[in-house]
Amino acid sequence: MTTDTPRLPGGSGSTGATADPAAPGQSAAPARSVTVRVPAKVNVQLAVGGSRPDGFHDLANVFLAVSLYDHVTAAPDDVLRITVEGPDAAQVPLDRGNLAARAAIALAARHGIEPRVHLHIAKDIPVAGGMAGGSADCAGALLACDALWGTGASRGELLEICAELGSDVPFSLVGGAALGRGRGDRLEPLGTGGVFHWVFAVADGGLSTPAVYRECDRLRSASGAGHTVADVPDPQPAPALLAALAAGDAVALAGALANDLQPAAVSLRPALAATLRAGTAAGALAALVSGSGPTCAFLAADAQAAGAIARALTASGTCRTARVASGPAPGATVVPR
Ligand SMILES: C[C@](O)(CO)[C@H](O)COP(=O)(O)OP(=O)(O)OC[C@H]1O[C@@H](n2ccc(N)nc2=O)[C@H](O)[C@@H]1O
Ligand SMILES: Nc1ncnc2c1ncn2[C@@H]1O[C@H](COP(=O)(O)OP(=O)(O)OP(=O)(O)O)[C@@H](O)[C@H]1O
Repeated sequence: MTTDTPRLPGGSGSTGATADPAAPGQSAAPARSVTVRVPAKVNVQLAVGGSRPDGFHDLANVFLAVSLYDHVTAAPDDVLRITVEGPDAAQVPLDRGNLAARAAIALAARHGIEPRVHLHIAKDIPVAGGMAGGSADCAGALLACDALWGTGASRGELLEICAELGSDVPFSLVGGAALGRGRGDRLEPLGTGGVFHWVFAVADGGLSTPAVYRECDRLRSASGAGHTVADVPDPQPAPALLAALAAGDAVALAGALANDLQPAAVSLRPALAATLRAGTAAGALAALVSGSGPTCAFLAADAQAAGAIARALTASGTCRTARVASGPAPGATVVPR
């Protein structure tokens, strides 16, 4: 499905950029487009600290990019507008709330130009699924607009804009595997010694990331442990997990997977417990909720095992669909024309 919007400045679905002729950096641009491919992520470890006064949580967030991709195409237009295609297109905002639009606006503002661009998102990453789909589109749009407009932003500038727009966005730009500190936006690249095979069980309907963090705080307080920075130990990456990634050892990684948000996601969506059991019964080395959920991630021994687990999950009726993917996958990349 393609969801399109009127091309009226300020109208529904338009971000309202006007059609001034020849703004600096945009004059007489030939009609061309730039497409960027951006991966989804799974958090192989998500250690969550106490809630900070600003409402965020410090993390030890071990990201792995996986081979489910959105494609963001930027093309010259009179106004900023967004179109989306894909099975979940109806759930994606088409106004300034779209993270891809926000990326275009942020880059244009820094360079003193008008964000006159048509961003088309071919969406394959589940929406509100805990796989950073909106963040992927944000990083993709940033890279595509930078190439289209010739703004020539440095990697550092792009990463700075990404961090302003969302905690997961810098990782969507860089991909591979990385440890995210702070909100998850301060990245240290991690080495991986091989390819890991995954199955992702996509749920019907999403979960709100802030609601899942709030539920994590509520569960911690209800257990009597408290939930503020003073109550919760500093989150740290597990040495065994980093070693398993570096060695490319799927069995060792399976033993070290951990997500502090999983109890909160399952509390808000109890049906996820059955999904996790179904994938484990089908032979997954390990199962966990991906980030804030509700997508469930299953680590498989190899590509063949992943195919069998996906078929069993689909047949189990405990998810909407099951997708096979592998990681690490590259970050946001301009697709050659
Ligand atoms: C769950 C994860 O996907 C794991 O990678 C991320 O932590 C969420 O990253 P994101 O969707 O990019 O989140 P943001 O857009 O930065 O923040 C959305 C909301 O999530 C909560 N949030 C997010 C990141 C963080 N370290 N602590 C938080 O408490 C806050 O309520 C925040 O207002
Ligand atoms: N380009 C976009 N694609 C999808 N959702 C978007 C986009 N821009 C804004 N959103 C909004 O962001 C919300 C979260 O969507 P997203 O797919 O990023 O969730 P998520 O994968 O759970 O995020 P994360 O894993 O980073 O916490 C959606 O419900 C939607 O309202």
